[in-house]
Amino acid sequence: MSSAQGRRPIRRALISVYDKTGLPELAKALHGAGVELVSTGSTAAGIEAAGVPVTRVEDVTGFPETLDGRVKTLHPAIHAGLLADLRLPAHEAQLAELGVRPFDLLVSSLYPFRETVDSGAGEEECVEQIDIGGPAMVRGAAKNHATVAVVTSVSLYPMILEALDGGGFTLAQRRSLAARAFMDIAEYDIAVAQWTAAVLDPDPRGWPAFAGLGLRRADVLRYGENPHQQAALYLNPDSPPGLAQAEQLHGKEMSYNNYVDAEAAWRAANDFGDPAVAIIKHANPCGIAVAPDVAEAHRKAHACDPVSAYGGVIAVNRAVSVEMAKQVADIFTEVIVAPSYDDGAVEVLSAKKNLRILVAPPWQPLPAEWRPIGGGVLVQISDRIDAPGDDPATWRLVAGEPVADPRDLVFAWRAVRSVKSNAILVAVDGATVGVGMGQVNRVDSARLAVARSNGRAAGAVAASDAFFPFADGLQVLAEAGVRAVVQPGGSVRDEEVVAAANAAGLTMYFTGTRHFFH
Ligand SMILES: NC(=O)c1ncn([C@@H]2O[C@H](COP(=O)(O)O)[C@@H](O)[C@H]2O)c1NC=O
Repeated sequence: MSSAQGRRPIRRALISVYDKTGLPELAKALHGAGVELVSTGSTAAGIEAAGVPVTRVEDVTGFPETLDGRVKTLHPAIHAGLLADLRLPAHEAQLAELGVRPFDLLVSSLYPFRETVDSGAGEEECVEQIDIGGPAMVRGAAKNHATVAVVTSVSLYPMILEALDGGGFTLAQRRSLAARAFMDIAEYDIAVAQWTAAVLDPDPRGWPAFAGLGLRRADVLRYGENPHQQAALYLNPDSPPGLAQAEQLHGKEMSYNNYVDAEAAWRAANDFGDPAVAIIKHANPCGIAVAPDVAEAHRKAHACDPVSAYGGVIAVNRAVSVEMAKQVADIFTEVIVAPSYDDGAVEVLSAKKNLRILVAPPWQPLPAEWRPIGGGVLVQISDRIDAPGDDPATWRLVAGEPVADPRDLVFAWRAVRSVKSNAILVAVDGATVGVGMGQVNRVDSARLAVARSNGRAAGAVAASDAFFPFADGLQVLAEAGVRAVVQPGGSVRDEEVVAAANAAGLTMYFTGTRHFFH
């Protein structure tokens, strides 16, 4: 029986859910609509407790639930009932011959495998939480969406109630539910495959044989990096929450480039313990600063390069104060992202109609970074995870006198890792004053940093994300009056570079760690 929209009445439902939320209400509604309920162990107990009659799976299969629940629904009487394509007279005839009755609806929720792993449970417990029968049923019902509806989440129960009122699910709804069910199963299997690859067959180098991405579309964006490129935002359930989960309080919709720049800004600002502001354009900083309060940090970051900061993306690692909001509202800014906003700050910022105001979840570095290449993906541990060389106590003084107060050098060394290579960053008083980024040789980066500093390099400190291959880049800084430089060291010409530093009376430290960022 089917209508023009392909509706199929719900006469018999199989319910087997780990998550019992909303079960009594669902069971009552189904029973009230005349639907016969078939169910597994504790799900059936929950339905009975709600006063709703239910047929136990054992009574359908003639086989007890056994092996501690490892075998409950894995039986032809269940799977034939889910997989029979009732559009085909032959399938109907075969069911009748076998005495199997078809299901019109499967309601399922799987054992909480991912949650069990995340809780730190032992191997045996995790293995036991690998659901076998649930995914088998879901796959069967989803494949057979021509006649069966499959519901895999409590959040979809309202759809069942609507379907009961409307005479069953439409074909379009069953197709959509099937697609969702296969996504759920795939995500579940990715979690199982990742865990088993890592735990049952560990790699001595720490790189599991399998890595899966079960991405879910969160948004379709207006366009990509350029207007002719289509683009969308997907969420990664394996990633700690971040910018993709940010809440937008105001402004135009986020664009692809807004996300790219906001991510760079958010990552840069959160690299500091003190109140910090990063202003980003084209994924590079046009100002980063720390200060006792965010308004001052913003003034200092903006002063680095006010020309470039026009139309920039701002991130701050503390609540945005009203004072800072007033400053930002005076400058054309695309996006501001912060962990929170003081009372009144959003109102001030909202005066700018288009300014996108975001609240991001607490910063967590990505454990691993992925970069697609033709035919594959490169994966690396983030530079933000346990990068050595941050502690100035571990630095090696290789030229000049030790600096009495290393704070600016520490700041510059931390800030330079948010600058695209080759990166040279000049800093004064906890703020960048000249940033040379993205050049294909280090001497040009040094020239750019000095040029941008507009005379402020005299007496400043500088950081280089990688060693100076020649003395020329360092000499550019020295000629501009930079007094101290921090860099990884490690060039075959380190001696020349150190000699140039000594000749210029410049202090230089080696960190032993490089911060390339491409
Ligand atoms: N093995 C089976 O035949 C089987 N059939 C269904 N399950 C799962 O058992 C759970 C429901 O069981 P209960 O109703 O006893 O709480 C569901 O999460 C369902 O996905 C099974 N369990 C694990 O594989």
